[in-house]
Amino acid sequence: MAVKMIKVHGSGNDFYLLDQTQFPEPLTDKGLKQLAINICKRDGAGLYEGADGVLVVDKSEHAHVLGRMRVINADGTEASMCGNGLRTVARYLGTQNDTDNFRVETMYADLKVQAVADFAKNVPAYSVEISPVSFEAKTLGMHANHDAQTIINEPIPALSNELKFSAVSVPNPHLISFVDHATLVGPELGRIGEWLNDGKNSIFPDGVNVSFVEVLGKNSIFVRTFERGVGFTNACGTAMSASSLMYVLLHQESTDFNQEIHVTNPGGMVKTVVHQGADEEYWMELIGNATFVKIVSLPLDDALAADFTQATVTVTGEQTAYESFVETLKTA
Ligand SMILES: N[C@@H](CCC[C@H](N)C(=O)O)C(=O)O
Repeated sequence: MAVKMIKVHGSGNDFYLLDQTQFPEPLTDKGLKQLAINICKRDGAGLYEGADGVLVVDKSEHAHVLGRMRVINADGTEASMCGNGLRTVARYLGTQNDTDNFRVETMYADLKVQAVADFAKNVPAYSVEISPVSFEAKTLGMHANHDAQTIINEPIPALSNELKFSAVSVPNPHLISFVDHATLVGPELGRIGEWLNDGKNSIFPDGVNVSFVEVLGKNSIFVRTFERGVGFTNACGTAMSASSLMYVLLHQESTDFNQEIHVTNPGGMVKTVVHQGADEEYWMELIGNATFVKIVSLPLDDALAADFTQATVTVTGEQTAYESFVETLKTA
C-alpha cells in the first residue's frame, strides 16, 4: 500500500501532512510515532529534507467539524496543538469540502479556522483560533520556583539570573521571555531550551517550548523559539500566539487587545490579534501562510522501515512564491 503525504509549512515551520482516511485502517499510535521519527530526520537521513513534525488528519465525530488534527513532533512525541500546522490542515480540509469557514477538532478544543486574503500571489493564508489559555502550573506541567501556581514576568533562578519568564499554555506549554537583540540571537535560548527538554529536569519534566521575544516597535515583535520535541524551529505558531498575549499583558505602552500585531520570525511573518472574551478568557487569532510545497508518495512499509528509495515527488511551485514573499519582507 502506498502512502501519500503533502509537505507543507507555515512560516517555514514544516510538516508532512498525512491524511489517514486514505488507509482502510488508521495507523496505530506506535506506527505514527515510528513514521514521524523516520521521515522527519534532518541532514539527509529522513524523507527528502525532513520536517519538524507530522500533521495527522483523521475524520472527526464532532458536530460541525470537518476533521481532526493530531500533531506528532519530530521525536515521535505528541503535542496538543500546532498553530502553523493548523493553518495548513485548514487549507487542506477547506479545499476538500469547498468551504472556507469551519472548525477543526484538536486535542482540547474544536478551533475556528478561516481562509483570508493571500499574503502574496500564490501565498495562500488562513486565520486560526488559538485557545484555551491557562497560566496554571498544573496545566503547564510546571514545578518551578518552589511550586509557584503561576509565573508571570518573574525570574526562574534555576534557568537564569538575568531573564524574566512568563509561563502560559495555549494549550501546549510555553515559556516566554522578553529580551534585547543581543540575547535574542545569542546562545541562551539554546542552552535553556535544551536543558528544559532533556527529560531529566524537575521544572518541566514533560518539556516546554521556549521563546525569546524582542519588541521591535508599536504592534511589532520578533519571536525565536526552541520547540519541545523538535529543537530550533523557523517559527512556532502557538509560541507566537502566546508571545503576543504576553506582549499585550506586559507591554501596554506598545500594543493592546484587538490590535493587529506583526510577528516576524526566522522563517517569515504572521499576524496575531489578542482577544478577551465575555468570560474574561483570552484567545488569539493567528494569521499566516499555509503553503503546500510538494506531494510525496512511497510504499507505506518502506516509510515505516525508513527506506525512502522508492519515493516520488510532485513539486507545487508554491515555495518559490513564498520565498519571493519573504524577500519583500526584508525590504519593507
Ligand atoms: N510548531 C507548532 C507547535 C508544535 C508543538 C510543540 N513542539 C509542542 O510539543 O508543544 C506550532 O506552530 O504551534
